[in-house]
Amino acid sequence: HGMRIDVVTIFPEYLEPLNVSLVGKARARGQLDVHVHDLRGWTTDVHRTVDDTPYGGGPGMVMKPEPWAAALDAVVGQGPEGAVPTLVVPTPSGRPFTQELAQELAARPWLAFAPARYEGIDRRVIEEAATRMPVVEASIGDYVLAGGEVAVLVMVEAVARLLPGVLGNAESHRDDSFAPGAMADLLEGPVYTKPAEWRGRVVPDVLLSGNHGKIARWRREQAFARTLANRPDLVARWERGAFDKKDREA
Ligand SMILES: Nc1ncccc1[N+](=O)[O-]
Repeated sequence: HGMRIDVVTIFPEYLEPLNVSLVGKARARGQLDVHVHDLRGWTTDVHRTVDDTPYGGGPGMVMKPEPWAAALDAVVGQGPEGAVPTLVVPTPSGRPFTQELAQELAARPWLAFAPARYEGIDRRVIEEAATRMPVVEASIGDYVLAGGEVAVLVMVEAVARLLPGVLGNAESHRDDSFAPGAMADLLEGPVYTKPAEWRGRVVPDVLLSGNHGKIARWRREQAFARTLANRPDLVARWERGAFDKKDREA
């Protein structure tokens, strides 16, 4: 069947949302095989300790290497003989998690997520894992969360919707913002549905015109305007000419 996903965490309940909606349905259909593991299952002391003070001093706590190494060994051992997962480590100090990275990860058969709490995981865990499997350290944004579990939910959803058959044919990621292709680097413009008039506000005529060329052009204009307003950094990648060129190609 489809992709296998493992998540090792001290808050398994944080991953409950993987049982519902898009990801839940993909699991029910066998397109995704998700296993959530409690890191504390690999502790050996009575207090089930997973963290300790940082060498060199400083605030917060660092997650100890032994439980993580034992957990990752167990996860790898549960997979097919000789196969290893791609270890995905959500961290604010990772590379940006983008639609492109989501596409990359969606092409892999097996992902293992290692969300960390506190100030992160002892560096030696990542270094040792990298000798046995691909490791991707990725950030979902420039803000600090209490832990990586929320980032795992974001990444799993972004990846799962790219898997074949997961999105019904009613939905499509062809025109996604940030997806490579005609709409790459453009934000989605405004969308409308029935009724045609609502609280005195009408739907733009062009959308009711049935003229698909005009509609496509209007949508790109709107997307460009919105991108200009909200994400001038993305527009930097567009010269006006490129915009018109793509339009001519359309
Ligand atoms: N931003 C983050 N803060 C804490 C943990 C993980 C994070 N991230 O972006 O993956």
